[in-house]
Amino acid sequence: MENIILNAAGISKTYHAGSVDVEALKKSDVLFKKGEFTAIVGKSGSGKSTLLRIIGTMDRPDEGTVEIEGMNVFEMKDKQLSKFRREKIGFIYQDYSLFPEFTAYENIVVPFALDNKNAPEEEIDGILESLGISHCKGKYPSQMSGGEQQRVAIARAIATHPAVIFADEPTGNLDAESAKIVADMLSMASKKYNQTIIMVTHDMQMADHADRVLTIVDGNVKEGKLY
Ligand SMILES: Nc1ncnc2c1ncn2[C@@H]1O[C@H](COP(=O)(O)OP(=O)(O)OP(=O)(O)O)[C@@H](O)[C@H]1O
Repeated sequence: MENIILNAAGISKTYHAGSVDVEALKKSDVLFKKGEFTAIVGKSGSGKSTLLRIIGTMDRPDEGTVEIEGMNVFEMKDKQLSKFRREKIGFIYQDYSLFPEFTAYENIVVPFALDNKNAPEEEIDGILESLGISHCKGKYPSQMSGGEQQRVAIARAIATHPAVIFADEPTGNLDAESAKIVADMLSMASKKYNQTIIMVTHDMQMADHADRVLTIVDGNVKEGKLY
């Protein structure tokens, strides 16, 4: 289908914890469009992280398929999938996951170095500017606020032009003011760089920044803000 960047079809996942089976995802179908900012909400334990890990290629479903840019990701060999992940997918985590011994700029260019590519410094300067963190370029994570560190993590995710950025509770550790800035920046990135952003959050105010909201109810993915 035109403009569809990610197509998850019939995905299920059951965890086996001792003698108990937990059906975390139940034959779910979900499509994501290019350039769209989607928030995934739902009660604790409803299956949000399970869905994000599967569509983010980090975990395999028991059943079903995930296609990103038309490629069936779980048919790929591990090495091919790692390369695909580096080229097509960006991740933003709750704890920022920056390297403490690297400056903001060095953190942003790590993915380029891993692929033996030259980093486009001018373009990265532009990204830092649009995220309002030019002043952080030479700073170490310990010299930045949580909100600044998370914006560096966003810059790192944007800089390689991945097809999709997955964000798991990106504002979970931030105060309300910083959380709003980060949400605005994610929204800006989806518009300015036409990036597809898929964010899990338990914060309904964060979800209001997205173009679209999905709610997970007991392992079923539903369209809209239902909780
Ligand atoms: N590795 C695991 N082993 C066993 N059960 C698990 C595992 N991971 C998740 N679960 C269970 O699967 C269900 C869905 O978990 P998941 O982490 O996807 O929910 P969530 O909506 O992200 O929750 P939260 O908002 O609390 O992070 C829960 O009942 C959880 O206890």
